[in-house]
Amino acid sequence: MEESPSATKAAKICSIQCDPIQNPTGGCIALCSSICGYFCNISDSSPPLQSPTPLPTDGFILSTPTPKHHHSPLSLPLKISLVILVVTFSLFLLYTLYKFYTVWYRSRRRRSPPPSPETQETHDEFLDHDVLDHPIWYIRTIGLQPSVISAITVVKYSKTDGLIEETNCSVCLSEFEEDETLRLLPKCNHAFHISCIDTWLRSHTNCPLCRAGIVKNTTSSSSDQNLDDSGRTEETRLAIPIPEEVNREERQSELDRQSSELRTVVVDEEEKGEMIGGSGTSDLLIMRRSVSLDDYAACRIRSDVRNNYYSDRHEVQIQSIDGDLGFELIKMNFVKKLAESPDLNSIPSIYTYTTNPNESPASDPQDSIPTIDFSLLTSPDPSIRLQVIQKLGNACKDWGFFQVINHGVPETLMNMVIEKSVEFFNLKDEEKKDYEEKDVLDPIRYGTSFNSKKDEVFCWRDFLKVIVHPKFHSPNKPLGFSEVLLEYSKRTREVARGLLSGISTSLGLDQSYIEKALELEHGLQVFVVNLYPPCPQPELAIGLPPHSDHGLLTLLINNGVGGLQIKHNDKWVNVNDTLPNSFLVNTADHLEIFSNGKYKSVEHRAVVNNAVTRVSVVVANGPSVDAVVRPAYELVDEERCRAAFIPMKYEEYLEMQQGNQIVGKTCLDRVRKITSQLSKCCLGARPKTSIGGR
Ligand SMILES: O=C(O)CCC(=O)C(=O)O
Ligand SMILES: [Fe+2]
Repeated sequence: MEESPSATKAAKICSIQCDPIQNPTGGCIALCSSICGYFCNISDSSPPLQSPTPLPTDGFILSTPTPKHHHSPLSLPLKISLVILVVTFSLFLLYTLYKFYTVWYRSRRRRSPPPSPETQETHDEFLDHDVLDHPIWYIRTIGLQPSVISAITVVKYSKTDGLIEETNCSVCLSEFEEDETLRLLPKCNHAFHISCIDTWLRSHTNCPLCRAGIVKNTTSSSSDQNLDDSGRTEETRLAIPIPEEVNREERQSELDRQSSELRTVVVDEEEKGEMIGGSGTSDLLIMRRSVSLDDYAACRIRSDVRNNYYSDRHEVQIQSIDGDLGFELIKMNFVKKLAESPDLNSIPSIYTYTTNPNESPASDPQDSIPTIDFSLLTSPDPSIRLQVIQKLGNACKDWGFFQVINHGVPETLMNMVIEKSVEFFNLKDEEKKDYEEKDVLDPIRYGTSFNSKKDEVFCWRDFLKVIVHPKFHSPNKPLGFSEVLLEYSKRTREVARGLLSGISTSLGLDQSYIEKALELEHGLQVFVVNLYPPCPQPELAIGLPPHSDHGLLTLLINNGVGGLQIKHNDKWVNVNDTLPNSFLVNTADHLEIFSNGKYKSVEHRAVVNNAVTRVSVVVANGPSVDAVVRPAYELVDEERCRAAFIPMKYEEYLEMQQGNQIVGKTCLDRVRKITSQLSKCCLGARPKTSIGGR
């Protein structure tokens, strides 16, 4: 077919216009597209140059509106590779930006101070702000704090009591076994294995079965807190279930009838009898009347439910906050606050402590408590050193308790540490809130009782516990506290190590034996302040029940108010008249283990009074947390003096002791071997080694 003249003309123009050599800056013209021998049809970004309209036959039109098109010197495969590279790079960039954002967002959440109570929803306090990223889906979930999870009711499974409808755990799908311990969720009463549901609740805030929430979604502000008659504040915190009775419908209709009004429940003898000895379900009937309870009632009912009976006839004042019936409130109830209520004439029953009726009341000691002159331990005269070491050994063996004088810690520092500790307790609630106990192994713990999550009877005591060695921690308030604390911890550590070197020698070991074997250079030192406010019924309450301390040696001072009692020759004796500027020192569990029972940890307790606040400042000095504590090999003899304790890492012992209720020496008994396996030597007789040996 013959080419038209206009096409020939166009081809000619094109060959000049589009040739990159002849016209390096030139562009295509519209008619080029069908005839161009260069790159007019190849473009990665410009719209296709191919004209949708047929070429005009009567001449050509210069494409002035057409964007300039540069001829690319790149080949097609190279261009494709470039495109792939750019796309890959962009995706990589986007992903990196996303990662940076999530890291920044999380660190910002961690750094930002906790929101003020005025602006924060109450339930938020119970959420665990460590957002969990599920690796596959990258779903960001927030769970509950461990302290909240562990506050949820635990029950024993029984097929016959009808309390739990399900027969298996919906998380792991395995059958519940008789007497198995389960967690019963509030609101829905669904039960699960503790480990199954706890794992779930670390990343969720509701029931895995029915999605019912765990934490109440109420807003709290300082102005909408409820004040009861005694001026105590009340906040809705956590929904904890009132135990389920057999007839759920009945319970529901009963609950529906309740309204948001103030109510009083009186548990009378008849009901009590019914509850304890009756049908087996009526102990729960009383509970269904409960709406949101005041703090003390909540604690009490929690404890009563735990014990499964009401111990006495009592009144419980109940206030509903939001009409959400059947759930109680929980919050840290500090005794200081309770004691400050002007009309407090009696103690809430959760503080009622029953002493052993067979035990005679404490008396003053017949012999005076041993006194150790610390300065003599480093006397240049060896006979003086030997004398004081012997005295120290006897004090550990016969008493487990002694006073230390001439220790070198300035009196001003000792007074200052008490002063600053009291100032800490006098800080405003908001200022102390950051230090409120969440976990028993937190380095700084401001709390009440001994272990308020586990105690069935609460101690009339608030405390501050701070780990000051091997890593030093301190609250940053009040002003000057941390400086005083640092100095005090250093000076008391020196005293403890000096005493332990004497004790080491008194056991017939090298003076640095304990130091080395128990890694005292990294030894755990815990500073504890106990605050015992005046108590309206001191004879019914206890400051700290009988217990022994963990660690090796405890050093104690107080504000001049008596209250400490120790068990000596199976009788409780008062520790009142102590020498000025002295430390009261007692032997603790790990010295008993290490000495294979030769130096026993002393049992002691703190009683309270109705007139003044007592403050004691205690420093517990222990081995390194990583040290496995066992009886010293030199003090063990397979034939005559077997090891009386099983070895246990100090850290594990600590968790065991601090994570449970404190009852006498039961914690130590858990690592004690049974008596029948032991020889006389381990049960109190002197070991074969003597002072000055090896
Ligand atoms: O306060 C006291 O006197 C005793 C304190 C005590 O035993 C302790 O903190 O372990
Ligand atoms: Fe103690």
